[in-house]
Amino acid sequence: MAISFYKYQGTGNDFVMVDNRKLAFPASDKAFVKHLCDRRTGIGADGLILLQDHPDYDFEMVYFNADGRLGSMCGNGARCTVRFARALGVIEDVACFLAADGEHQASVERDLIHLKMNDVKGVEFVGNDYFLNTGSPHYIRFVDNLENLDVYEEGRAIRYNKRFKSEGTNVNFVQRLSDDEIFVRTYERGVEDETLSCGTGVTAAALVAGMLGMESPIKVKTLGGNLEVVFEQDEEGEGFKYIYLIGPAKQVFTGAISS
Ligand SMILES: N[C@H](CCC[C@H](N)C(=O)O)C(=O)O
Repeated sequence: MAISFYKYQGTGNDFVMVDNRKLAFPASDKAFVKHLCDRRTGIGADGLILLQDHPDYDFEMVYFNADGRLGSMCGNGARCTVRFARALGVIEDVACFLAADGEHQASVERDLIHLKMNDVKGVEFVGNDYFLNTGSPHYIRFVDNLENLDVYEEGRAIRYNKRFKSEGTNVNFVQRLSDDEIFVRTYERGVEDETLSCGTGVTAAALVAGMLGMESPIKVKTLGGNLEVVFEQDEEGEGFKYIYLIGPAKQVFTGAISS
């Protein structure tokens, strides 16, 4: 039986999207998911997402990295899933859904999806760098000349260092462009390459920029387009709440997977 799929992208982070409300997709077949995400022998994507029914939520988002492994939270993928849910008629303009890191709310506002992220408890200092979890783990390094940085080599060196080797981490390089804008490039674990944008990474970078004195909202430039992050610092000044990731999400094409 052919499986219908949809292709979505959010600021250049691209996903194979499957309506799995009938639970017909072979979700435990890692090699199959990896194959579908392969850009030469499959459809090609940074990840694969299943939209599923859930008794307590509008829907559940199940996210796999391109390597076929179940991932953690994916911010760009979540915006795409909200757009997909609306196209399927599962939601109208607001959603309350379940992802790997718990409940999320979202709203569709013309081209943009406003996605509420979970509160972040704190930021760890690692030498001159930072590490935090925005639903996925993110290492943050501020740099001066991001355009010319070898994100693949530098990101890979951190992702495979002694601390992160087994679990992995996403690695974000951040440059401050002005009082209200940063530029972020990300090496993603699970893809094991630079992607054009990473939503949880952009969120993490903006929160660290906020901790260092930038005010919300922060505009974020990525290679795949522009996002915005809104947040409040909590009273103790260590964590963050009311965090929103705002940006576009588009359906690109539809097709059927040949078995
Ligand atoms: N691209 C995703 C992040 C995926 C995180 C994943 N690479 C992992 O941590 O395993 C995003 O937009 O947030």
